Amino acid sequence: MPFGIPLGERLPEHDEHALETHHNATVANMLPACGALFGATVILFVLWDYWIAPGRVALTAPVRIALVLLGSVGYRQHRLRWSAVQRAGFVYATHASAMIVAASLLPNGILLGLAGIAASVFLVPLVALTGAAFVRILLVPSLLLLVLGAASLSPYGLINSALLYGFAVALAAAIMVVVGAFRRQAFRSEQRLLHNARHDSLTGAANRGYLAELGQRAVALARRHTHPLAVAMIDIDHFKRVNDLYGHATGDNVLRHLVKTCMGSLREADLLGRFGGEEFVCIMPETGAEEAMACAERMRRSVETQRVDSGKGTLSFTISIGVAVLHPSMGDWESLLRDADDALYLAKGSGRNRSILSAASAHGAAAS
Ligand SMILES: Nc1nc2c(ncn2[C@@H]2O[C@H](COP(=O)(O)OP(=O)(O)OP(=O)(O)O)[C@@H](O)[C@H]2O)c(=O)[nH]1
Repeated sequence: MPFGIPLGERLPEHDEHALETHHNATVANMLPACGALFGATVILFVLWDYWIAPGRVALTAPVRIALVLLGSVGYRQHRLRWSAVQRAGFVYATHASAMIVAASLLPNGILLGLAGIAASVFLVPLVALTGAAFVRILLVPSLLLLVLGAASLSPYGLINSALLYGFAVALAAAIMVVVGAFRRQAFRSEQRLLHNARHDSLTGAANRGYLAELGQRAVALARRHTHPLAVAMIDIDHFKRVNDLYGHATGDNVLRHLVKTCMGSLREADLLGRFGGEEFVCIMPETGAEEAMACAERMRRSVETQRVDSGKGTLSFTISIGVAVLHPSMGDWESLLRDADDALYLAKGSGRNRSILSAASAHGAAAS
């Protein structure tokens, strides 16, 4: 198969939406340049009108200018509640309509201008990602061409124009389908690369870099909206012994089990990342000290009940957890982590297999 994504196939809804958002941003960047280019072509078209029929310019120029001015509404980002793709489609439709209406006012204009009208159709696959968008953009110009062609051309001229225009539309549609498959494939590859760059390949948890990015964002959001935020630092107890007794492959399996078990105890908005080695960090937005401790205990108890196959029988393992919550006197993400790490150190020192809330967080919780 020449394409990873078969021709015409859509991505899952969420990815399709993300691709549309990405495509919209690209089209939004492209639009101002297109505005300058399209504006300049109007002058060329008026000169063309003059060359074909000097006496009709007084008629064609106002039509071109009026439709192009109408289309220019599409360049203004906040004027319409439309996406960039919809705005670009509107701009195209008004410019193409201007070409068709002005041509119909010239003797034999539609036949003479048909090459330009048909060529402009190939701009549509740059904008439309879906068949529905393609049809919406081309609907008005195509109907205009048919109606004005019927009014101003001989039956032979009309059939000839309709066939040529239809051929251009069919080719443009085929281009859109092929380009769409490439775009979707590129999007999927980019997503896969991004996921690999952000996640730990062994456990699938966020890696340290991505964890820091998410943590900093969570702290900024919590500060901005004065919402609670909690962090749990999780460390496997005596993990070195697991490696020494059962081998690294079993150790790796334990790490995977830990992530799977913790994920099962967290809410959808919570995030789990690998801080390094057998140490993990869980970010819990909108969570106060009490709730965070309950969640930490839930994770600790589920891990305790896990059994991992080692090849030499099953083994169980435990975790220690240090919990901290964001409070006003705290600096940044790093200091929140330090707080959780201090609590983890206490949990390790006081016998392991337990969750401890940091002293600063406990004071904050008592004061509030
Ligand atoms: N299998 C495996 N082991 C790892 C990985 N990353 C780190 N380790 C091991 O994790 C162990 C961590 O040991 P320590 O830091 O002494 O901690 P511990 O034995 O868990 O002791 P406490 O934390 O004090 O309970 C080391 O033996 C590392 O080699 C990994 O990706 N896979």
